[in-house]
Amino acid sequence: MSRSDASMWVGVVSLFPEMFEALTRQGVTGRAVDKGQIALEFWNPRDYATDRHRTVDDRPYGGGPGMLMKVDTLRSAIHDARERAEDATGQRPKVIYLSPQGRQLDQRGAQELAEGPPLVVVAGRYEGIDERVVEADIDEEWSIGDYVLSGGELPAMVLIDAAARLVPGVLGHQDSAVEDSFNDGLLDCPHYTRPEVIDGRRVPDVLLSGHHGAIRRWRLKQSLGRTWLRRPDLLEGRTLDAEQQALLKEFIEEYVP
Ligand SMILES: NC(=O)c1ccc(N[C@@H]2CC[C@@H](O)C2)nc1
Repeated sequence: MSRSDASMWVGVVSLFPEMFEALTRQGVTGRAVDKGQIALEFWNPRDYATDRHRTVDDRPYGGGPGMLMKVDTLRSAIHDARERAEDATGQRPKVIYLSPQGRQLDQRGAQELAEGPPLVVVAGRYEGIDERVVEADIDEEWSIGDYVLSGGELPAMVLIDAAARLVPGVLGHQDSAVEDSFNDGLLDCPHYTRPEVIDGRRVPDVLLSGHHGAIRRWRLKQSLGRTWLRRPDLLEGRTLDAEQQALLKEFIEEYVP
């Protein structure tokens, strides 16, 4: 098959590729796939099963509950995805496995993944995969948070979405990626749209004023204030410039719990 011109190429190894239609057929990522900005290709370990029952799981040494992904079918799928990544992009891919034992995904991590090499993302099922496959075939383990899920597909979609939206040209309005929370390390400001009044609650006057400078400052003040209130940890070790310090001071002085 041909070389890919996509800005971001992702191979997915999963027993449930149809789950990823949430990414490929909807919204910003769906449009980016349609436009060829993002390439998503799938390898299903079940397609490599040679027995009558198309077995893809196997029993754990040492006993215990549950099963693991069968090694040979999984490794064949990863191998083919890796090979295709190199053919499609001319680059060696980064092979990622999703598990609670991985590096926690955050906006900085998403930016790194978006700027990095093509990805092969491995979504596990059952109790996971053989440790020797992690050692031999996985480059990086990533986690979307400290909780256990029944499969790696949802975390894989979270990781792909978080990275894909940072690929230049994917978001319609590139600025909206910048103004997002966590892009400048702050929480997002409040947003408002029609009608002007909801249950007696009005839109802040500054947003109706048309004064773009005042609006920018109001939004920055709200982001700083919200971060101070809800996630003070994000402000630790962060140097605020003079304007940000002044705006946060104003917010704190005006704040009535
Ligand atoms: N927090 C997470 O990112 C995360 C990732 C995967 C996961 N579950 C899969 C199922 C079997 C094994 O592959 C791991 N749960 C949570």
